[in-house]
Amino acid sequence: MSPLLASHYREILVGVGENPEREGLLDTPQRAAKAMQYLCNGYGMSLEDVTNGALFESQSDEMVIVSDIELYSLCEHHMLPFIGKAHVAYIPTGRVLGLSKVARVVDMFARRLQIQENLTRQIAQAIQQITDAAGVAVVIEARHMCMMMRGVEKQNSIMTSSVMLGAFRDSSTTRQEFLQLIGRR
Ligand SMILES: Nc1nc2c(ncn2[C@@H]2O[C@H](COP(=O)(O)OP(=O)(O)OP(=O)(O)O)[C@@H](O)[C@H]2O)c(=O)[nH]1
Ligand SMILES: [Zn+2]
Repeated sequence: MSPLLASHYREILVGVGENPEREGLLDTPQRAAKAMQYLCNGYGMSLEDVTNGALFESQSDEMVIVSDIELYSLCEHHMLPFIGKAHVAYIPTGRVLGLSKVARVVDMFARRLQIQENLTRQIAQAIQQITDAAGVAVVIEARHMCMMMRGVEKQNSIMTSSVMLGAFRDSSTTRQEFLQLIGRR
């Protein structure tokens, strides 16, 4: 736990009109610092760490889809959560990635301050880089707390973002197959 971050949380308590000496809040700066560091632990990770060499030779050149990967991130404008799911697909060219590693790549980028569009692109580019795939597609659907709890206060809007690389960009058939398989068409 970072003592510097904890001391800043203590200032936040004062800033919102609280008394950091009241019993219920005594450990809050340390707890909040620890929680925030966890939510931002993607900064300390590299693709090499998260994939741990789990690439396996395979002759399959059929689309692989990992759908409904739950996702918790923080928007870089308000540092409030956005919550949703990611659907990731790629077309292998001789090597497939360990299944859990796709979700680990999503988490590595989600646990940073983000906007949804950049998060979507970073995941797609990372999967492309790791697998050298013939194509990568990522769709993210999320609800933004900064739009729900405050500001415009819309409770039901969902933001959908997508990035299509390679075959998913070039071939509408491939793209349609993916969208159909994740239930978007
Ligand atoms: N495109 C995009 N916008 C986002 C994302 N997360 C938050 N935002 C938006 O970032 C914008 C920041 O706008 P500002 O006008 O600078 O901030 P604000 O006064 O707090 O805006 P309101 O949220 O409208 O009250 C808002 O429209 C947010 O909805 C995201 O992931 N992608
Ligand atoms: Zn926001």
